[in-house]
Order: sequence, then C-alpha cells, then structure tokens
Amino acid sequence: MAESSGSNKAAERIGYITRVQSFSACHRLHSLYLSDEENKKVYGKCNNPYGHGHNYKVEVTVRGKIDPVTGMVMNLTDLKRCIEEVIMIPLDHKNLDKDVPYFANVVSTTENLAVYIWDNMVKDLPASLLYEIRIHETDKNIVIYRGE
Ligand SMILES: Nc1nc2c(c(=O)[nH]1)N=C([C@H](O)[C@H](O)COP(=O)(O)OP(=O)(O)OP(=O)(O)O)CN2
Ligand SMILES: [Zn+2]
Repeated sequence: MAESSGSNKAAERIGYITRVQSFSACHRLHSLYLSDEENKKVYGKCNNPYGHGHNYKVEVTVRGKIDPVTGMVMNLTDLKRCIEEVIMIPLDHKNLDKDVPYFANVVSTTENLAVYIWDNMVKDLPASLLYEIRIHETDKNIVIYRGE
C-alpha cells in the first residue's frame, strides 16, 4: 500500500462528523411583541391558539482535528449523550412554548430553536468543536445555524 509522503510529523487532518436525531414537539408561532391581530397577520395558520406539531430532524455537526491515535474528531457516543441531554430530554414530546422556559418570551421559530440548541450544546461539548445545527422542521423547511 502506498505510504503517504511528507515529513515524519503527520499533517493535521480536519474532519466533520454529524449525528442525526429526530424528536416530536408542538408549538405556536406567537410573538409577545405583536398584537393578536398582528400575530394572525404575520403567522397565519401557525398562530392557531391550539398549536400544531412537528417531527423535527436535527443534524448536529462538529468540526475538528482527526486525532492521530484514536482516529476520531470526537467519539460519536459522546455526541449522542450530549444530544440526549440538550435535545431529547428538554424538547421531545414537549410543548416548546409551555414546557421550555427559554420560549416563554422567545418565538419558537425553527431559527430560534436552532439558536437554543446551539447555545446549550456549545456549553456541553469540548471547546470550539461545534460547527453547525441543521433543523428540518418539515420535509420542505430547513434552518441552519453556525453560531454567528
Ligand atoms: N422563517 C420561518 N418561517 C416559518 C416557520 C419558522 O420556523 N421559520 N415555521 C412555520 C410553521 O411552524 C409551520 O408549521 C411550518 O410551515 P408549514 O406550512 O406547516 O410547512 P410546510 O411549509 O412544509 O407546508 P407545505 O404546505 O407542505 O408547504 C411557518 N413559517
Ligand atoms: Zn410549526
């Protein structure tokens, strides 16, 4: 097998790994900063006071050096644990607006859900590894957040 050429110090290789996790939750798009009329106008059917549900699919991507000893950017088993803590336990089978304090006064759009997941995941992962949160709210609606 051909040996890779180069100095005896192996070049640093950067990898991206992604774990996918689905969860179900309901919500209502309603802003506290708009009147009821304005909410109906802005959010339409999604402002229905009884809410609606989604089977969200989240893709969590981390970026980092491929460890020359373990061959891993990070252990996907550790990422799985982090996803369980940050996504499944607080969000799965919940009403985002009523069960998740963060959304008491933040509209539960998919953009804000991605920010919520990012802010909580970045605290739980090794520094600067988190690269992207990608959320499929429906088959047609996808939101990407990279911490900007
Ligand atoms: N910028 C955003 N716009 C909308 C969001 C959002 O999170 N960010 N969310 C919604 C609603 O939650 C809604 O449930 C999703 O829209 P919906 O019309 O139900 O889903 P589709 O677009 O996939 O439906 P189709 O009718 O099949 O196109 C709305 N807007
Ligand atoms: Zn919705």
